[in-house]
Amino acid sequence: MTHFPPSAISEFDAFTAAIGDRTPALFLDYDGTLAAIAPRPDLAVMPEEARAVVRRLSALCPVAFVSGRDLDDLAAMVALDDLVFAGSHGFDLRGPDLRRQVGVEYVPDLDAAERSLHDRLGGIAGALVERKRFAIAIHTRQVAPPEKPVVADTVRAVAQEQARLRVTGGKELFELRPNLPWDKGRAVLALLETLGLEGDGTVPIYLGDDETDEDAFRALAGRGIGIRVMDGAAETAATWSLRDPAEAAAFLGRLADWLAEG
Ligand SMILES: O=P(O)(O)OC[C@H]1O[C@H](O[C@H]2O[C@H](CO)[C@@H](O)[C@H](O)[C@H]2O)[C@H](O)[C@@H](O)[C@@H]1O
Repeated sequence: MTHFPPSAISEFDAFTAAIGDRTPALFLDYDGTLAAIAPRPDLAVMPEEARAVVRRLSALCPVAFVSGRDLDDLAAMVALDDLVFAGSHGFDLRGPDLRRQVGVEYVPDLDAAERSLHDRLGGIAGALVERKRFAIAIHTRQVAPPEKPVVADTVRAVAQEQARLRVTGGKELFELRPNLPWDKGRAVLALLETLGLEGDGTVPIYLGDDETDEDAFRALAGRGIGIRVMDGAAETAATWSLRDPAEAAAFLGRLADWLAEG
């Protein structure tokens, strides 16, 4: 059932009461959460104010980015040193003392799917195939509405050819990724363990806007806090909301102030 959880910024006192005396460990999605959705992936730039507040927060608590983007692309877009980054929906993890990749044996399947997608979608104006190390995004945002079902059918056909991959969705895109029990939620749980953040003194807080972020909200249910960036009611396992990336940056600023005050 759809609903609109309470606002983490309008009800900031109630939000911080939920944190209590624990230290947050922040997990941040990129597209649609800190960078506004744009016509093409390369145009979705995080505002400098958001970068500054994340930099400030990283001196106050652990901060990681968890994104569907390729790891190197994500790190370049965020452009902040010494953070933990999880690219390809959590299949590709890197941090100051951390390197882990899940699904390396699926790279040939993704390579074959990528070739097939380029061959089949080359004639469809606006269809964009974005290869990440452990996933492929097929974007439909720039495709004319009558052609979008053709892209959907093509993705399904390629997924049938490459039976070790599965299709997931998102905002105006399909994704092909290894058919493994791994997602952003499992990646966040793995990071909590690897980074020694599983104790009662830490509360994981995850900000995200899309269906792949729901895996993380579900994984943290009962042990952490999920905040969905959303502009209308939706089905979500998050218990708090923010309206858009601008409000998400403003919220992070207030959180930094609150943490700095001790
Ligand atoms: O997990 P995220 O950081 O939210 O990444 C999810 C996907 O985001 C990107 O696509 C989305 O943003 C684009 C730029 O605003 C937009 O044009 C597209 O329609 C959105 O779906 C990114 O390109 C994908 O690789 C990510 O998986």
